[in-house]
Amino acid sequence: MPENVPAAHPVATTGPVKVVGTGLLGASLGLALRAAGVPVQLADASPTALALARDVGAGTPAADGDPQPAMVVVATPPDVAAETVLAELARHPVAVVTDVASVKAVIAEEVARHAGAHAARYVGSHPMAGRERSGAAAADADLFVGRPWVVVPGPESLPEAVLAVRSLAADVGATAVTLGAQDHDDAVALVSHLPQLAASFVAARLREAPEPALGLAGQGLRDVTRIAASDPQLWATILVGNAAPVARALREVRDDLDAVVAALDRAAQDGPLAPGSTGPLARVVAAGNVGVGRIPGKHGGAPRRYGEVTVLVPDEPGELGRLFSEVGEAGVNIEDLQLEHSAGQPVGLAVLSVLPSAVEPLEEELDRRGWRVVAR
Ligand SMILES: NC(=O)c1ccc[n+]([C@@H]2O[C@H](COP(=O)([O-])OP(=O)(O)OC[C@H]3O[C@@H](n4cnc5c(N)ncnc54)[C@H](O)[C@@H]3O)[C@@H](O)[C@H]2O)c1
Ligand SMILES: O=C(O)C(=O)C[C@]1(C(=O)O)C=C[C@@H](O)C=C1
Repeated sequence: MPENVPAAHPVATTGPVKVVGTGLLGASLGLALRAAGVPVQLADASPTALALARDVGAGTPAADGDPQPAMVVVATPPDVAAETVLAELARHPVAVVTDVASVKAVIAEEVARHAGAHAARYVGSHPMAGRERSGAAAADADLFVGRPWVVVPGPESLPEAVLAVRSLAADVGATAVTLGAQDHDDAVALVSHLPQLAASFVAARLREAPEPALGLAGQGLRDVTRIAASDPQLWATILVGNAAPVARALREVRDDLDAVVAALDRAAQDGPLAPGSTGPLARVVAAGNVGVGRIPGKHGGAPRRYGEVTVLVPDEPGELGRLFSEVGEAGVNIEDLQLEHSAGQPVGLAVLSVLPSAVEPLEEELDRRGWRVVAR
């Protein structure tokens, strides 16, 4: 094992693992593997991205004379993923090669068409984990913990190559789910690509909104727009790579939109009690109730990793620091933190992510110390 690789829990992946594309996904994977004691070689088309990934601790830049990788993970944007997979299959003739791109069918087709016998060592994959920021600076060793990781074997993939990719997912805390490439693309059109567009549509309406209106923004807007901050170029590549399923989902949304606009036009013209106005509006919200109730983890499905304690914090110097030290005095570790603050308001909300078992005791302790704990 090379220097600087920390001691770790036992894993099936022995490495070395070469990560090509050391942005958010590649560097997060590097961090997670290194935390598990697996040696990681890094490569990127951008020397700066490579240096940053090295500096955050995601691995060591690949160099001549390195041991051959047992596995190569391609974490480049989808439009160059297939050509990178093909190059890595040729460069490392015994390595299992996977990619983590958000679309699968176009890449599987390119690999099947051009890889020849190498295709046996290729297995597509897609961790359903990410965030709205790009690059290694946003990388997180825990990014994959508790998340599904779709494994997409091709018709030629060797069983041991499939097992290696499933093991990789498990070793970084994810749950491997096997799907065909087109089934994967149809699924993510609904659960990932349409949500990205919906967030962008809503946030785009805010470009011309008057400042006082923006000052009223509450949690509803924040909930539906987080991913509107995503990288436009990456997402354009993802969307064209899954064009037909995304267009199909959008046509269904367009039908709903047409029904809602027609109902609102009736109400605007003939008054709120106009026949045919409330019904379609209630129907679309009720359909959303059914859909949101089916999202695992949101309403009693899979357990969340952390619980949340929400505290009202006066917008005064030192108050946030006082909150943090009192949480520390209560013996609770803050795993994550979100601050919500509306312009011109004298208070903000601090949403503290803590271990689920710490939620109640921390709420009681903060309440006892005079903090306003918000039930959400
Ligand atoms: N961002 C997410 O939430 C998310 C989640 C799951 C999967 N993915 C997929 O993971 C992949 C990477 O996404 P990301 O968010 O890490 O992007 P990113 O922009 O943070 O990183 C991509 C990296 O690839 C490098 N790169 C580009 N072309 C290259 C090439 N030809 N050879 C080598 N390196 C190259 C870039 O320099 C950059 O460092 C994409 O295919 C994306 O679809 C993204
Ligand atoms: O949570 C986020 O920020 C994400 O957008 C992650 C997300 C998703 O839609 O779930 C985005 C695209 C990826 O291909 C996989 C994961």
